Amino acid sequence: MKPHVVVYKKLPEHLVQRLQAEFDLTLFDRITDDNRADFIAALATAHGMIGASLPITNAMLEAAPQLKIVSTISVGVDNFDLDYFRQRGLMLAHTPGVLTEATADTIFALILASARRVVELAEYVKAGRWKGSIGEAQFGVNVHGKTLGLIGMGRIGSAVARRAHHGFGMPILYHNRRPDPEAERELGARYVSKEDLLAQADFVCVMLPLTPQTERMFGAPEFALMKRSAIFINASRGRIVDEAALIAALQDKTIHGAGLDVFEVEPLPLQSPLLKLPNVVALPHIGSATHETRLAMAELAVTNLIAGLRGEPVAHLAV
Ligand SMILES: NC(=O)C1=CN([C@@H]2O[C@H](COP(=O)(O)OP(=O)(O)OC[C@H]3O[C@@H](n4cnc5c(N)ncnc54)[C@H](O)[C@@H]3O)[C@@H](O)[C@H]2O)C=CC1
Ligand SMILES: O=C(O)C(=O)CO
Repeated sequence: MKPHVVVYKKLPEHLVQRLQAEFDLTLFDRITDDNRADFIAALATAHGMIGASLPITNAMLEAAPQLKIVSTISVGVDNFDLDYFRQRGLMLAHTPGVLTEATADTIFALILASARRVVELAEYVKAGRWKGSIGEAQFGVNVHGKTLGLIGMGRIGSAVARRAHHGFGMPILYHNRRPDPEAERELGARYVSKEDLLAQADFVCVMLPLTPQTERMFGAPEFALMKRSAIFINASRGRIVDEAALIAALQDKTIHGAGLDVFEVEPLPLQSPLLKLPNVVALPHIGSATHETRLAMAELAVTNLIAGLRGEPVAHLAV
């Protein structure tokens, strides 16, 4: 009998075929209230799971007594209780690296769009409000030469730093769990305390994983430390920020603006005040969302899953 794999996100056809060559599959394009019970029922005989964008609760995993590996099509692993995986001896595979550059591109798009008011002013043109030469009311602020403060100098943080240094001549301050000698040598990045970074950076960019240590790491005291001209960029996870405090800081001009790809609740609820603020650029969690990168992530996740179920070494294990 082939091992049974539950797929909980739509995969390209060639990857479904690759999996079908070795496993019996139960396929779901996505899990909704309508098919949740079928998904849980399928887990009863599952040896592997592959998918993304769904919090996988311990109760779901309890429903899968034969499970060996979950392969998530993401680098972030905050949809899982890592301690539970460790205790049960389950493998959790993820997709670091292949999405680094695409996500860094998105972060730079957020930096440029918020500083130069790209979204707001493109809407102004489309609304037929461009009736004469523009004036101060439409000016933005420079990006080149401004100080970038990176909280989290891992794979994606470093890729953002490279763009900032080589492309935009930006001095770089960073805060991380540990110093990064390569970024210091090659990009002139300077390690500082979180407080010094917040006080000195023109762009504060968060590129951390969501963990118990980073949850709500940015709240009213942190926004109060930032320059009034600072722009806050978050493309890591929404829950790293106290969103109500961010909204207050943007409304009362404690900070100048924000570029956000992630939110406490996704999709961002229609009643969110963030949608009404002109000094906010809000994207629908598109960090890695290019055709090429999403394909590379899905391919890597399939490779991880196959290795895990064959009993071979898995290249990218979070647990
Ligand atoms: N918006 C999007 O679509 C995407 C979001 N992400 C998010 O970005 C996160 C980071 O991804 P990578 O750069 O690949 O991860 P990484 O593990 O290479 O980098 C994270 C960095 O944060 C540092 N860090 C962790 N906890 C810290 C703490 N408490 N204080 C200071 N520094 C701390 C680590 O030392 C590491 O250098 C992912 O976990 C994911 O949540 C990733 C890809 C796409
Ligand atoms: O990989 C992740 O963690 C994402 O957020 C989406 O690419």
